Amino acid sequence: MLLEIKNLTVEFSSMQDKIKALQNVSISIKQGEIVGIVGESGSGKSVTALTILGLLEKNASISSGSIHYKGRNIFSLEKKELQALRGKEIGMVFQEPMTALHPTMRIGDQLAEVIHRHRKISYKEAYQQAVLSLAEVQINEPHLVARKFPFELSGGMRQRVVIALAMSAPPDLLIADEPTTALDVTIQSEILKLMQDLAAKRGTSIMLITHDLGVVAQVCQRVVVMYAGEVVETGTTEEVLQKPQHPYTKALIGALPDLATPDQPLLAIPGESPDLRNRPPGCVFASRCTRSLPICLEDHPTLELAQMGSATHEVSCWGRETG
Ligand SMILES: Nc1ncnc2c1ncn2[C@@H]1O[C@H](COP(=O)(O)OP(=O)(O)OP(=O)(O)O)[C@@H](O)[C@H]1O
Ligand code: NI
Repeated sequence: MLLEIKNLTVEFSSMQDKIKALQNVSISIKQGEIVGIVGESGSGKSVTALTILGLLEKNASISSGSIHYKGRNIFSLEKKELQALRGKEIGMVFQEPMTALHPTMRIGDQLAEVIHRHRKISYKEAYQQAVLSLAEVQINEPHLVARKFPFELSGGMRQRVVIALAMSAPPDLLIADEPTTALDVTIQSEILKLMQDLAAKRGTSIMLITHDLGVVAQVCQRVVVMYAGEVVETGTTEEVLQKPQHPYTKALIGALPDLATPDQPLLAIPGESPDLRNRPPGCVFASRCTRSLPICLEDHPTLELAQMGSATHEVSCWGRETG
């Protein structure tokens, strides 16, 4: 296993209270696999990513769980080791490409600097590699683009540059948090395809965070559905999208008019997510579930194998179908 998150619980404290943003989250990613993390706003997707990267804010505490990357416990790494991991072995792409780019440095120099740092080659060679890597992310006239500043590029072009940067080491794992959310639909689809192709070529795994099941359907082999800081269902994309078991997953799919078209925002599911300061004793989704049973309000369900003997499909629901 490349990445193994086990029973991760993360809390944030403020002056008055504590928010439990993640509760017992377990997610694993194999070498070369593209795994989608999907869920509505506030479900804990970004907190999961930031925990892996060691980038949580100061008011966060990891109350339980472990994260192993290539068998090494990330929480026991020195700050320097974690920094080395980040950017080199684990690449990152976020929603807003400008945050990853130096605003007053030419594109080619930004890329060359990173390549020069990661590989033992001269700056001149690194610059040549930088131009090649721009071509690899399908940027036309890479020599010319290398001489531009980020503000001279469109959003889609900038995100391509960020992907080139993130892939330059090249990493074994790419964590992409809503990488295409800010882009328009056609560009979105091209960029997803690009990430998928690059990952296949290099054997890179991707953790793709999205609120969009259409994106999951387009590129992910496996999917993890999160709700209120918990994993409520996981399995292969096919299993989860074709035979969803959790009422939340079903609602998400029901809220999507056409899975074949990406960029469909999730329609609202009636009700509100639970108060993370005061998590309910039962199922986190019970208050919004149309099929809740008395036990759902009292006891917390755990992830269990879903129906039909598949060893990969798990769901956390008292009403799950077994068999
Ligand atoms: N530094 C922080 N202090 C307090 N609460 C935080 C902090 N960071 C995140 N949270 C809370 O943790 C919960 C999970 O947030 P997270 O950003 O992971 O959601 P998300 O699934 O990425 O949502 P989105 O789709 O909006 O990006 C939210 O309730 C959020 O308000
Ligand atoms: Ni987020």
